[in-house]
Amino acid sequence: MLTIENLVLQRGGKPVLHGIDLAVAPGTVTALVGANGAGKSSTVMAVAGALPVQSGQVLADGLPLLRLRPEAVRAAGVAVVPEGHRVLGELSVLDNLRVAAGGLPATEVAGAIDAVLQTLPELRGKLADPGRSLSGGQKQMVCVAQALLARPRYLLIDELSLGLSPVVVKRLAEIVQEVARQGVGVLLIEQFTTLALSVSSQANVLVRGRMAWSGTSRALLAQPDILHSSYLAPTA
Ligand SMILES: Nc1ncnc2c1ncn2[C@@H]1O[C@H](COP(=O)(O)OP(=O)(O)OP(=O)(O)O)[C@@H](O)[C@H]1O
Repeated sequence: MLTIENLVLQRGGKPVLHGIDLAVAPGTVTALVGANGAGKSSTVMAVAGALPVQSGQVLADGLPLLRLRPEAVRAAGVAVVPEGHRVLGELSVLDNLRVAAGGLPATEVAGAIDAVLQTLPELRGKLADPGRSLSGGQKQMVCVAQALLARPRYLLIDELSLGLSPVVVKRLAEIVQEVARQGVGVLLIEQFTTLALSVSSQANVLVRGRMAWSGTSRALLAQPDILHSSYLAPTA
């Protein structure tokens, strides 16, 4: 399990997370939903080693992650797809993937890229294209591929669907579910709650830095008042 326990975080001297708990099981998709500014991205950045925390614990299969550098968190099996689907625009898609595979032994790079392309086959025809020529959805696929090249046991995706068309989002949702079927524990951070709850089995609602609700996604879908009271319409 990836577990977050009583995580307290300040940014710019202001409290952002007030002691949150969260668990992600291997082979499942867990949703973290919440309104703008609730603290979703801050949670991801804290787990990834990109933000210092005040107190709490993050464990990946029992291994403490807090205060590790981002590279060490990645080496410990936790990869992140950051918000904004950014790729290196001047590099080809293949070179974007090679950069992400930099931590692997040279003899394993080609095989690792090929394995990832089996999950994201639409990138095969784009390998020679420069990153800047891709659509937003294709860039997001490259970002997912880059994270998978670390062969993570846990994958944190910050805003999978932001700014992307419904057709692309549907395909990305299938990819996320396929990644979970392969055994990876996925934490899906979304403002688009309908998507998050349709692909996840567990859900967590963050409201102004506090975990307001945790349970099954099915139970949350059956209680739209919880989302409304968290300033989230279920169809938003
Ligand atoms: N660089 C920063 N310095 C100081 N405070 C910040 C910084 N970035 C975000 N915050 C604050 O931290 C709080 C949580 O922001 P965060 O980005 O984690 O929320 P979020 O739920 O991911 O929202 P969004 O979906 O809008 O990104 C907000 O009050 C925000 O103003």
